[in-house]
Amino acid sequence: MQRPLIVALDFPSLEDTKIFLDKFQGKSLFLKVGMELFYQEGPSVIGYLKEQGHSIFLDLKLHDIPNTVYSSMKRLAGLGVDIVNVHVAGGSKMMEAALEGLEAGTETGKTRPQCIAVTQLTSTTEEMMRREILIEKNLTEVVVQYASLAKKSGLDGVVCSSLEVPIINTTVGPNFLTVTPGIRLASDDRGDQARIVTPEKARELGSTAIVVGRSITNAKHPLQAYSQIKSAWEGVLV
Ligand SMILES: O=C(O)c1cc(=O)[nH]c(=O)n1[C@@H]1O[C@H](COP(=O)(O)O)[C@@H](O)[C@H]1O
Repeated sequence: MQRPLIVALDFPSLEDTKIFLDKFQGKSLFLKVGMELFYQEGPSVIGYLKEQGHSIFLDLKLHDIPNTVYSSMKRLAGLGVDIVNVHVAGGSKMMEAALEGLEAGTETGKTRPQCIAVTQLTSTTEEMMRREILIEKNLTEVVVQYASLAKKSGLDGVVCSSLEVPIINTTVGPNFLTVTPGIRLASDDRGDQARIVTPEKARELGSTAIVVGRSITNAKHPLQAYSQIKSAWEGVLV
């Protein structure tokens, strides 16, 4: 994966998605299809986006018993997406089952989708984690433990905040993807995100990929916002 900028297509329908993508003048993008669009349109939306030449991160964040995750991943592998994800909180057996399902569902001779796991959502704060989900540890410690468990379970990487990337790289070692949402421009509203960084900072901290939604999708000029964020992320002076 070449340190992509992944655009989150958090739209209610394929029609809205097409209106958005029309602004990109046929560029091949790395797109994230999340629950909203997938639940509305079903697997055909993936086929459509692939036909247009885009790479796809299918973000359904599976979190269930190992057997259910195995059979769901077997189905998702057939869609030919590039990345899928689960929650580390499902445990090592569930993550191993996810990989086995992907292997089983991938046609012989083809590469299985990469599988990454959400550590702690970027909307989670340490205070909320302690008070609501009764995890008493420091948030960074939890993220590092979850990343280590994902690595031991054979996964290709994690979803985390860029803020945790340096310590994950030190602890877990190289060749482990860190896909980081919670990206905001200095002028943007934080919204529901808690652990945020700018695209420049994400580069400095060493994220493998950034995921950006509203800073692009809600911008007055989405292509301009995309180009600005991409330059900042790639460290290109404009
Ligand atoms: O797995 C994800 O993609 C994800 C994990 C996480 O911890 N935080 C997070 O924001 N995301 C997704 O990343 C996108 C961020 O969107 P914006 O906050 O609009 O940039 C959304 O589609 C979220 O579902």
